[in-house]
Amino acid sequence: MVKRLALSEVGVAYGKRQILTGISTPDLLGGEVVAVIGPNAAGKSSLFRRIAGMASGAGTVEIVSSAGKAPCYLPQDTAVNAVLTVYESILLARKQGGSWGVGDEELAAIDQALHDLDIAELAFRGLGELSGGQRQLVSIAQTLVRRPEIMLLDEPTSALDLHRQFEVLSLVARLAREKKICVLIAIHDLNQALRIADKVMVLAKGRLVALGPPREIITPALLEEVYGVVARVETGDGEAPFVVVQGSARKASQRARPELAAL
Ligand SMILES: Nc1ncnc2c1ncn2[C@@H]1O[C@H](COP(=O)(O)OP(=O)(O)OP(=O)(O)O)[C@@H](O)[C@H]1O
Repeated sequence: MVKRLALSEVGVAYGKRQILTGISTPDLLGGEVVAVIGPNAAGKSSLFRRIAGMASGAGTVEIVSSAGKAPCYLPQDTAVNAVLTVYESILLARKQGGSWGVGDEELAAIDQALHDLDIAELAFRGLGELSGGQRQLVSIAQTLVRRPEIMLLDEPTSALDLHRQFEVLSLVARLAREKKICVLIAIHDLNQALRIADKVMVLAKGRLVALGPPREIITPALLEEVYGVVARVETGDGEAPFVVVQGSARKASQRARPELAAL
């Protein structure tokens, strides 16, 4: 069975405040990485919460997974239960919603996640004594051991150094392909996102602006429209597009219209 996710006219509202409207997608398939990008407050986290069933709104979220398995959602801010060790917290994540018995398979899955994320030496440290980046790595391990089929990662590498960002995103892309997981990942670093993304979903002002392969979607015109930047997009042969930001389109347009700059 191919796992998949599709949105039809999906909206998100907090009380009377409408955040997202009319988000529709074709099937996003297991094995695909979809980078969800857009400016601050565009609604990326809200969309993830809606897909995870934690926010309400119009439209339909269609999920096809084994035995109706819910998406695994890694929020932007993860709560820390400082009483647990790293190992216990990952074991608890693995057992979420299941029986309390712990078998060899479970222990092996935890060891694998600790190894994959290169945090084995943290296993018996308390969560409360970790750095922000270390905590983020543990949260990713907690998500991976839940055997995700649809995975929603909200800025999972925001606290990581350059090397760790590269390693974690490469791991996510490899697992998506090997285990046929459908991954949606919200991320501000466009070049990191584009390196691993099969598709890009661009949100701005509560709407879906574009969805498709990075080489088709990421253009200087889109970057100016969505982010207000003047940017060059380099596209090498067979490589992911690479964005070089050269300036602020907002400032440039103000210079061109001095009456605005004076305001
Ligand atoms: N629980 C909430 N109640 C009311 N409004 C909310 C709530 N959560 C988010 N919002 C509002 O919804 C809008 C979208 O927020 P959201 O966190 O989804 O954006 P985002 O694209 O993930 O932003 P960022 O890139 O800054 O993390 C913002 O205007 C925010 O203030």
